[in-house]
Amino acid sequence: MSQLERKTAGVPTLKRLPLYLRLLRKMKEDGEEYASGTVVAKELGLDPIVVRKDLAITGAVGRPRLGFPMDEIIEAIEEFLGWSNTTDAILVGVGNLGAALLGYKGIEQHGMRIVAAFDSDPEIIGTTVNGKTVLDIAKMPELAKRMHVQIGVMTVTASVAQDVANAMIEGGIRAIWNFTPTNLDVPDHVILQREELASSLAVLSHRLLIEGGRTKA
Ligand SMILES: NC(=O)c1ccc[n+]([C@@H]2O[C@H](COP(=O)([O-])OP(=O)(O)OC[C@H]3O[C@@H](n4cnc5c(N)ncnc54)[C@H](O)[C@@H]3O)[C@@H](O)[C@H]2O)c1
Repeated sequence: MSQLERKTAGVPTLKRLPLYLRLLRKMKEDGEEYASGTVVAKELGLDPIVVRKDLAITGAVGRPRLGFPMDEIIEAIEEFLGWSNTTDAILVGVGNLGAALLGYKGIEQHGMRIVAAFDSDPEIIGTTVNGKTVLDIAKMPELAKRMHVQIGVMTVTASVAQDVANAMIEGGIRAIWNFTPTNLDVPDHVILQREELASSLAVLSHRLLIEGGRTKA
């Protein structure tokens, strides 16, 4: 699918698509050949109309009474999310969170491969963390440029995040997955995605307060 033909979707849809993908891959493993929006909706406790709209945006075409052929719908979602080819990423800041992300095997399944990890701490540089040798941050811009890496995962101490972002951009990084609480200032061509556990926790705590934890999402 070319960039021109590719449809875009709202953030709530984009966030639901990986949930569908996980379920559909599991159904395929269990030997299912077709998946219907109704079944997906029921399994995930979602509104069938929402699921049908989400799946339609991927361009997959369902068969009357059968639903979507499993391989076609899985491929359509992967293609839509840009997960059909893995994109190389670097990770900067191999502390608690960085090390955990390096050890998370699911990342590759979600279209991203961490090809190198960097830190500034001499005690960490040169060590192997979850199978990756940690490199000196000073080498990052040049290495990122040489390897044509597009994504930078930012798990450094908050106070250095802007400096590290500048170095990533110098290295040609076009998208930063920012786990730090720092508001980064980047040029327009750089895509920023902030990850914040506190935001999800806020939703959880507030719902618990209002709903008493009795109702389901
Ligand atoms: N998004 C979330 O929900 C979430 C959750 C936990 C932590 N965090 C944030 O993630 C970041 C990392 O947290 P942590 O608990 O892993 O901290 P940590 O102190 O264990 O790790 C930070 C790492 O960054 C390295 N570092 C510092 N300056 C650097 C530089 N200039 N270049 C390269 N590496 C450098 C440090 O040596 C250290 O290894 C923090 O900013 C924290 O606030 C976010």
